[in-house]
Amino acid sequence: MADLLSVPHSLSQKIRELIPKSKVLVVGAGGIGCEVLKNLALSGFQEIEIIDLDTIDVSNLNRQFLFRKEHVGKSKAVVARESILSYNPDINIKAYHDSVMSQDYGVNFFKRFRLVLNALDNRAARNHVNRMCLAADVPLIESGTSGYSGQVELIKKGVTQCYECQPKPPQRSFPGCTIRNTPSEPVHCIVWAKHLFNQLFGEEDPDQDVSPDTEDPEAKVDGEHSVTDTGNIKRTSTRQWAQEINYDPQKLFDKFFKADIEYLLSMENLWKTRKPPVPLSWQQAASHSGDGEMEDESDIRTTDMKVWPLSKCAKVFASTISQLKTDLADRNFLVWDKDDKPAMDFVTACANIRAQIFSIQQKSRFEIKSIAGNIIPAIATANAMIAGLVVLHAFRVLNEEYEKCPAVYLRKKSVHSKFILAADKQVSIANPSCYVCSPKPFVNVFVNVEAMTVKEFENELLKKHLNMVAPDVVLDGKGVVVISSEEGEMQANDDKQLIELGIVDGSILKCDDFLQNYELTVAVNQYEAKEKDDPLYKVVANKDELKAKEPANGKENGVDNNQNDGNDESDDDLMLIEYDEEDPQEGSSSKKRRINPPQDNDEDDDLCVIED
Ligand SMILES: Nc1ncnc2c1ncn2[C@@H]1O[C@H](COP(=O)(O)OP(=O)(O)OP(=O)(O)O)[C@@H](O)[C@H]1O
Ligand SMILES: [Zn+2]
Repeated sequence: MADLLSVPHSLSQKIRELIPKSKVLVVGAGGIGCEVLKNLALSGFQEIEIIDLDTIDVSNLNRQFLFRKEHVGKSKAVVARESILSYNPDINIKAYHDSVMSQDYGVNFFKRFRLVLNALDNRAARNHVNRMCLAADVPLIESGTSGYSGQVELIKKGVTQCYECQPKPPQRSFPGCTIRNTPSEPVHCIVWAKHLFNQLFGEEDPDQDVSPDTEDPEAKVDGEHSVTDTGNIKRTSTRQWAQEINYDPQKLFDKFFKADIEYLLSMENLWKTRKPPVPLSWQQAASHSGDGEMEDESDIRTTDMKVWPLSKCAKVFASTISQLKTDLADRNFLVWDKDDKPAMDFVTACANIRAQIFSIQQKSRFEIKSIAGNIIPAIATANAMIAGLVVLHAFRVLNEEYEKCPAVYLRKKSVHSKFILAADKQVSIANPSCYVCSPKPFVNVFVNVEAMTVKEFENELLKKHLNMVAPDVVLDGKGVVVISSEEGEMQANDDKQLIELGIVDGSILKCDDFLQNYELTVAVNQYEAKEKDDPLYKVVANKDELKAKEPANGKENGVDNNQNDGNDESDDDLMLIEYDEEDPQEGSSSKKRRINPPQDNDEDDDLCVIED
């Protein structure tokens, strides 16, 4: 383990010669990316390319030190390049302001590199780069941080497991009826408020309905089928109705916070064991007194850190609706973004109004932003430590010492401010039934062939779930082309049910993504959702191995807080080194101890699973 923290012994003549000659690609110029770029530049790399799709936000400046205030709004990749050149003008560094998932970056693009370094923040892009590096047979160093936790791992075809070898647990979600009918925590109101934003201004999604859920099994009266749908609930789409009333804030308010709540009250079963909600009219909210005015509206400490009084929530509800309506005028829909002021203000106001109605604790804008944006504060030190480990791994990779690159994990102990670094004892080998890196990738899918359309199969299953970018699909044995990546070629199939194209239980589909150089065989199994909350489809790569994982205990915000005190001898596959934050020197004494493997993280894509 001590080896993993030191510059490899063999940073000898050979590695020194390799460093300036080796072309590397850094994917992402955010928190880790800036650190990695600086480390590469300072350790003598001369051929660097960097790709990032984003522009610099003011909130990046505290840790993404290649950027300054005057760069806000400019391309991260372009500015990162300029800053690195100011360190060393002789470096040959190229910047792409683009998504790495764009079709412009095919296998041949990746083959030009000796090594790819991921510094990303989302699963889709990580999956894609994983596949591109496997296809191009280029080693990939994957890294991520989440608060004080982080990890680095090498992915090398034929040597290690790939990023997709272990199934990632699904993102945390809440049952629809909790959100729509019976919220009990602030997060339920925040999720509802985001859904409301999407219903009114975003891309409409039937799964994000905000009206009372009349199918809630809890609301059923014994012997009755379901609560009947009475007149006070509009059954036209929320968006359509909002447009019809020209987004009149008072009418919208009275529907969402009064009429809908009155309707919920009529579902009496729901309130037998719960405190019933209290409907609130626009009139009552706007003129609400007793909660005082905010002292200084221009002071961010007041507007962001304090809970807004109800009257302010009502005011913000009205003003943001009129702003968002204007923003929507020249677009089909808006995309909710925590950094977009009216969008964030709207969610803050709505979440708190709903919280008041359901007697749930209200939250400040700052707190709501962190919950709504799934924000775990980024810690500059954690990014720096991980980026240091990334480049140490890079040295070993240049020297083809792949077996000396086991995954390394950073954790913070809750007591004594100690960071812990733990490493697997050896590199993890590939899962033989991985549906990405095994020699013959294969999955079983469970879909209702009579209900699912070709478009849903493509968008939901192949693209969203299986992360393909531009699939071509053929029904095996019949030669029927189901989906074509050529625009417009098979559009006529889009709205057909799978069965109309001859896809039935037992059919085999050959799915081919040319960009990712990835061929997947899909076995179709007929499946019908029984309960309302059953998934639309299921994907099973290996029936035995892909059982859902139990969420780990002791987690807050999706981060494992079960920091082991190191006394548990149960795991033999990890070695531990620990040192004090205050006194990094202590780390060099490298007490070797064993810890439990860091827990799988069910919310954060930046950390992945360690199998024990
Ligand atoms: N498909 C992609 N192609 C290229 N770059 C990407 C892609 N997806 C994400 N990125 C970049 O990866 C970087 C990840 O960095 P980081 O996790 O620090 O996120 P951030 O957006 O800078 O910070 P925060 O999310 O905390 O505001 C970002 O700069 C982001 O733009
Ligand atoms: Zn794999």
